Amino acid sequence: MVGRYKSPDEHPFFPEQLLQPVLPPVHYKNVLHRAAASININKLIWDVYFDDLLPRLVREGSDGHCGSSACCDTTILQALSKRIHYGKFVAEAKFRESPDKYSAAIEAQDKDKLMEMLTYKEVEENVKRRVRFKALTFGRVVGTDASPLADPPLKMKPDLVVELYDKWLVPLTKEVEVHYLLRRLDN
Ligand SMILES: O=C(O)C(=O)C[C@]1(C(=O)O)C=C[C@@H](O)C=C1
Repeated sequence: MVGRYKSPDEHPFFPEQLLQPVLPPVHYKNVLHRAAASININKLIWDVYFDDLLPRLVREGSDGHCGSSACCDTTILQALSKRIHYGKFVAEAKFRESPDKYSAAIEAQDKDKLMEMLTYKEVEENVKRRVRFKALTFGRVVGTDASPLADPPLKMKPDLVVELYDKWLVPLTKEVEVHYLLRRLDN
């Protein structure tokens, strides 16, 4: 209703139920190819979240706080969607850096070649090191008496955070990059 999904870095989970914005339109600088607007893998992100990620993050059963859980699900799903669909911007930057190299693979609609070209294993390793460090830094439990604990426990295993990035977040981001590049030369 406020035009959130007119922004190129926002993607609705239920596009068929969007209401017309009541606020005047914001004019975003258009850096992406117009094909970007038709790329939305939120249905897949939804399934990955409920089938693969959530079961690794929570214990089975209900604590009765369904409303709070639904709010957390919404926040996480939107954060995942944003991170993964940023792949469009990353792909555009890669294309602009080497248009000739990418154009050949795009003209051949060679998904495997594109995947190979846009993959930087050393960057992925760096991303995983960084998320491990973030989990170790920000994932600490704060003691109830407000005095620092000697060895504060962690809310979540850093290895698990790394695994989620390695198995799902990075591959889905790359999937968006490939989708986008395949359409980058559309008329
Ligand atoms: O940084 C990039 O080049 C990206 O494409 C992003 C990303 C990621 O999802 O973090 C994905 C693919 C690359 O192999 C490295 C990292």
